[in-house]
Amino acid sequence: MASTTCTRGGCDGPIADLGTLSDEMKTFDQLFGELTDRQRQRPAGSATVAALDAGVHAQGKKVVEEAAEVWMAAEHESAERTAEEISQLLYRIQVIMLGRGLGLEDVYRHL
Ligand SMILES: N=c1c2ncn([C@@H]3O[C@H](COP(=O)(O)OP(=O)(O)OP(=O)(O)O)[C@@H](O)[C@H]3O)c2ncn1[C@@H]1O[C@H](COP(=O)(O)O)[C@@H](O)[C@H]1O
Repeated sequence: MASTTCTRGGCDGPIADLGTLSDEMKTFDQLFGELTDRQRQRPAGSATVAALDAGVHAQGKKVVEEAAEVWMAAEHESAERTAEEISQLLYRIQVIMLGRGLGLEDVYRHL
């Protein structure tokens, strides 16, 4: 099996080692499924319901804000902080997808 070498400059080789995900972790697709349920069920206290109700302008601002935080963390902070900011960006991306009525396949077919 091909090996993967990672340095501060990035990874060289296959990196899709999903076997390291623990039970408490969720994938992008699993989170999207969860947020889709929130949109349908609209449970009280859901951050996602509030974000969807805030509208596309507010959702877009959050995407830009989180993207900037990813950039700043990547340039000035630790890898762990960067990963945390990336997770928030992924969440905000999913909110704007749901707000626009886009599913995973609508995006994935462009990858
Ligand atoms: N992954 C996330 C997630 N990431 C970010 N956020 C929201 O984003 C906020 C943090 O973003 P900011 O940095 O903008 O926060 P802030 O500026 O301090 O606070 P705000 O004024 O923006 O609220 C959090 O307080 C949450 O409201 C998230 N909210 C929910 N999820 C996940 O989404 C799923 C559904 O959550 P609910 O809809 O709340 O049930 C669950 O699995 C959650 O873990």
